[in-house]
Amino acid sequence: MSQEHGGRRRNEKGRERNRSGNRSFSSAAPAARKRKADPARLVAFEVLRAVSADDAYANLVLPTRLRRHQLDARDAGFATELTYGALRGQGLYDAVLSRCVDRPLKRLDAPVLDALRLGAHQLLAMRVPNHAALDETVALTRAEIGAGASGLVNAVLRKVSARSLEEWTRELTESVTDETARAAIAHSHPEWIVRALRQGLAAHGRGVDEIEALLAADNAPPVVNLVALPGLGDVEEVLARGGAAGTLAPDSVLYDGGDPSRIEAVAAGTVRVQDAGSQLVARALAAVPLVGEDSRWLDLCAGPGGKAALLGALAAQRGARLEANEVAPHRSALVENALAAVPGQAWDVVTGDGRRYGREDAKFDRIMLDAPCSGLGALRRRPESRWRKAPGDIPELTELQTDLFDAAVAALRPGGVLAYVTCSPHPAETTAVVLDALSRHPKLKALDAEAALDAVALEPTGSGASVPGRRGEPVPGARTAQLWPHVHATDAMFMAIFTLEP
Ligand SMILES: C[S@@+](CC[C@H](N)C(=O)[O-])C[C@H]1O[C@@H](n2cnc3c(N)ncnc32)[C@H](O)[C@@H]1O
Repeated sequence: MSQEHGGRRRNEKGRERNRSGNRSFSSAAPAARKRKADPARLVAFEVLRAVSADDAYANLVLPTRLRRHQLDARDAGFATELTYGALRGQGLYDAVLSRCVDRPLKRLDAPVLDALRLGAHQLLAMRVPNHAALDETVALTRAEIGAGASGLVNAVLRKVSARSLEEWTRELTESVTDETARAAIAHSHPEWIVRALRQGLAAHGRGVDEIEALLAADNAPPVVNLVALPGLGDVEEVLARGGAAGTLAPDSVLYDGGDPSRIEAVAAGTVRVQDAGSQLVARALAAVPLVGEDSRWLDLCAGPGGKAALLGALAAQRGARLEANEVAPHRSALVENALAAVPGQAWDVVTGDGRRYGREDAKFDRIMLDAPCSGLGALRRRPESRWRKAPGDIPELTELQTDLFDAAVAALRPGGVLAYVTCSPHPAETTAVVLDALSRHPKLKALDAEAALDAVALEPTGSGASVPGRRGEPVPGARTAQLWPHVHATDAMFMAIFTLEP
């Protein structure tokens, strides 16, 4: 089924159909064409402007713009695909545009460059007829930037449209001999991230030849994952709305039926949007067998509260209490909100620096340290983030991760269990932090994180790698776990689990 919309047809995914399949353009001169911007493209343009001018996060700005412009589900789908696709593809599209513009891109006005990126994505990666991509981007430029810029956008996009994405990629990479540089262009990632992900694959027991599949998975729009909070929520409503039962995490659903906040249980907070990898690591920590007391749980870095909500619900079922700590006050407010559906006697939200834990007597039976990290494992869901990060961010993060790790160890009771989790497979943030912590804390003992994940997963994850001991040989029974977008369709979530010997 498709929809007439302002002279165009969009199907239920919001894609415009190219019924003739031709690559023709409007014969009207740019000045004689339409002057009004299509609302879906206007939304995408506004989000790209907020991202490049104000350092905004696309996933936060987009929903507010969709509401402000009152787009229906189909146009919202189109705007979302256009916004996220243009942001993810920015590196590749800029390389294409550089070949079509007569000056360095940085000498273009920023709004013009954003309009060109939107045009390039429509022409090269969306099923939008070329004439519609061109005419609509020119109209958007004229309405939002000015008539002068629209001539340039028209001329440049005509050049872009002369080749397909495959042809452009071939042309841009044929003389590039370095594998990392080639993959970075072809899959629109910064080179340093390609290198870090390749090292991550090797460090976590996978083949480096998987890099292309991993980079491609980073560029695929992720399906929304939902989880029913144990004892509180039910996935039936989501299944009835066309969701598909998740195959990896229990009580999870994959949903592509539009804005999930329209689902009653989601609005009530008993069913929550959460990546399946995040669901599994929270459930895994809660399921590790423990001898003795099991009533005091700590989430050391809880904001915005995804794992805290799941842990809080599990704690409520077991008569335990979760302390959810977060340093940023606005993020601890989000944690409160995430926990709102969980009975109040099962949780507390505390605002403060996690590095202060362990200095007082309070000891915890289970601790989640979901550390602040580079987020290289969540590039699918944060489309602009790959362009914002720099390799220089890593040392500061690993120092903080190390300090938080020490605080977590100090706050763990002997025999308790600690999960160290990152949404990054970067070896500096994962294996290096773990090995360093093991060398500093002689009583800390690594457990089998892969087995802990597989104990709660609906199918074996095959995610483990051994933990080397002091002489480099694998420590029996000690394994880390690493999930991957291209293997598990989750974020690239890392987990190591420890206990403290008396
Ligand atoms: C990876 S996020 C945690 C995600 C969260 N567990 C969830 O599932 O929603 C890391 C969090 O740590 C917080 N953080 C950063 N430095 C911290 C510190 N020194 N103490 C406590 N929290 C900190 C950040 O503000 C951020 O909210």
